[in-house]
Amino acid sequence: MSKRIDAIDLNVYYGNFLAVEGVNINIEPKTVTAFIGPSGCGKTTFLRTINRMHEVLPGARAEGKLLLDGDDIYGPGVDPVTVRTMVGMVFQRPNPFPTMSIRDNVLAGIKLNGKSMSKSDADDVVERSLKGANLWNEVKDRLDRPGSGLSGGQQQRLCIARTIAVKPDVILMDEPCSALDPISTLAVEDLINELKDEYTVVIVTHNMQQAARVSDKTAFFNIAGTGKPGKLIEYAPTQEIFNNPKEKSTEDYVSGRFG
Ligand SMILES: Nc1ncnc2c1ncn2[C@@H]1O[C@H](COP(=O)(O)OP(=O)(O)OP(=O)(O)O)[C@@H](O)[C@H]1O
Repeated sequence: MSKRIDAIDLNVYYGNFLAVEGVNINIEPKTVTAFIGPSGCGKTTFLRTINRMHEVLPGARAEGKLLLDGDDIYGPGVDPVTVRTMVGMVFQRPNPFPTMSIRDNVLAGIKLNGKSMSKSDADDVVERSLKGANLWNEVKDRLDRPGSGLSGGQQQRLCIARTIAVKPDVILMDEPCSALDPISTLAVEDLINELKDEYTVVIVTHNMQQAARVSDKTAFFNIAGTGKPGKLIEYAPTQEIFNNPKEKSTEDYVSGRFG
């Protein structure tokens, strides 16, 4: 089930350093949102607060509210591990477990969550997840071979299958195509378009064409200078951000005048 994301006055710190300040954003379910902006403006930092992944770094913390369908993921008693099953993450470099079979890679997240299931249920999950990641036809005859034997693009789709397998509500992607060749990139972009039928998708990308191709809405983040916090400057339908932005800095960035 796809969920709505609302950030309210969200600040993110690394120790005493305020990296991202005052983010307010409302992301609708079943949409793809792209985060764009110059290096260091806090795109990845903010993305990681949506599933509390920043907390794995000592000293990193968030203030404010982050609601998933109205429930604060920073509320008292909320377990970050539970949050991460609702909000999956796909990273820049495909990171399948190299010696594990394709099948076991898909099931890895479920097993980590301590769930046991029958062989036929596991087979169903593997097939559903690989089909959902547009990878089934390419791997169905070699499910017991290691994940590392796949191409980079296939490995990234395997990681997406692993994310889908736990039935998240939201999928976060941090530059998921930056390590891929153009053909694999197109395959992952096609997949992102399909994923929004079931999930809320948020993607960090440096590639403006990619943001324009895959996203419904785009959030432009910016930074006033080194040591200053990153801020969300403008969030609007992608067409508007690229063709008719309200803020001068958005226009300068999307037209390639800085960054
Ligand atoms: N682990 C960390 N410890 C301390 N500061 C960090 C850490 N990670 C990021 N930062 C700082 O937080 C700020 C935001 O970084 P972040 O990586 O979120 O930006 P970004 O917009 O994703 O950049 P890029 O486009 O280069 O990936 C930067 O000033 C960065 O140096």
